[in-house]
Amino acid sequence: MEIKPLNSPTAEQIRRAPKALLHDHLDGGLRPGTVVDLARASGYGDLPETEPDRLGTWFREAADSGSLERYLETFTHTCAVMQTPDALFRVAAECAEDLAEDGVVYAEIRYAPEQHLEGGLTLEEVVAVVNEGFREGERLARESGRRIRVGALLTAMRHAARSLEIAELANRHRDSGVVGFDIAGAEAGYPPTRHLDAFEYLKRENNHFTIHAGEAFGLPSIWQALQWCGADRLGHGVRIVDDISVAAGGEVRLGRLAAYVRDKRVPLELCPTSNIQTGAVGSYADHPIGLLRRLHFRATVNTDNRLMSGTSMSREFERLTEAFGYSLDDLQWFTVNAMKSAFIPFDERLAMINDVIKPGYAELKSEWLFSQTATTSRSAPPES
Ligand SMILES: O=c1[nH]cnc2c1ncn2[C@H]1C[C@H](O)[C@@H](CO)O1
Ligand SMILES: [Zn+2]
Repeated sequence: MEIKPLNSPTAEQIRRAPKALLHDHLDGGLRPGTVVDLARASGYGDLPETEPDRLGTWFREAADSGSLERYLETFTHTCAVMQTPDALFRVAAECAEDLAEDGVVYAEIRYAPEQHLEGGLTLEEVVAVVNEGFREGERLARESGRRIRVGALLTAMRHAARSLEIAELANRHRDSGVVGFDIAGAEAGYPPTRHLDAFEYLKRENNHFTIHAGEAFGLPSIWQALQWCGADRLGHGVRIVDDISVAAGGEVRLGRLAAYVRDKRVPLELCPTSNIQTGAVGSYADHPIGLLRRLHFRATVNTDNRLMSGTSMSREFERLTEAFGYSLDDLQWFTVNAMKSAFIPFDERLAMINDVIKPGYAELKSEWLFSQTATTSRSAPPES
């Protein structure tokens, strides 16, 4: 029988734990009620459901398709209602508020500005109003006693041809809330090298970027993202397990690419629920995160799309805790990994780790001492 660690977290502790989130899409995290309100205000009549709970269920079920392409179709509805300054402001503010409410203290939120121009906004206006929304959400969170910092990542769609333009946009806004760049969309048929000029530009500017790679497609995509494009992080990167073999006796062998990813501490933005929905992984218990954590890859836990997955950072941590018996120390490890890999300056990352994350976990880890069960005798000390 497996021994449950004494510092096994409760759901309530997980919610209170400080969390860091690197991979979350703005157009994948709207409140269902907000989608309904915005559709009504803009006259968008193609929503499949107009009652918020039913609409939330529709998004989760439609995204549960087993295919990345079908999963991505659901974004037509969210992008359709995010075409005005008011809508973008509201969605960004609510995003920051919802994350803060869930105990997230640092988040990098991505979206593709090119998908929000149908109402006549310019790329510049989209970025400015989303940034204002994030600042408003941070302020509202502060008012209700929570603390969060949100940075934006600008995404270019990999099937389109605007990546250099979006990279330049990200660079222009680097001192006003945009912390980096990304490419997203269907992976098969759209290799990251199509956007080499954008990545080379950002490198010359000493800027940061992550690339969705190794989600629906395997090792060649990860290899290109790292060795041709020079990605700082991998969006998903979960298929790196295809380059790891574990023999029946437990001996582990890393191929050249997996060894490179581990040796260079390349951050993996893992998104467990999203991977199960798109069919990249069968179940939480089968998710490669278990192996990657044991092998000390720079693994991080992320939500990807909270609306389509009906998830939150707390929920992802809960599912992983159930599947792998994780303790608060494991959750702290994932959180520190994420913060080490963030695109904000080093001194700010360090302060977040030492002054927010570690004290937060220390507080939670000490709670068992003062609970009633602490007075009963224990057979083993808490794991550290
Ligand atoms: O997991 C994903 N893989 C690839 N593309 C994605 C994923 N989640 C969202 N997207 C796409 C759909 C959105 O409209 C776009 C920008 O956020 O990014
Ligand atoms: Zn994603």
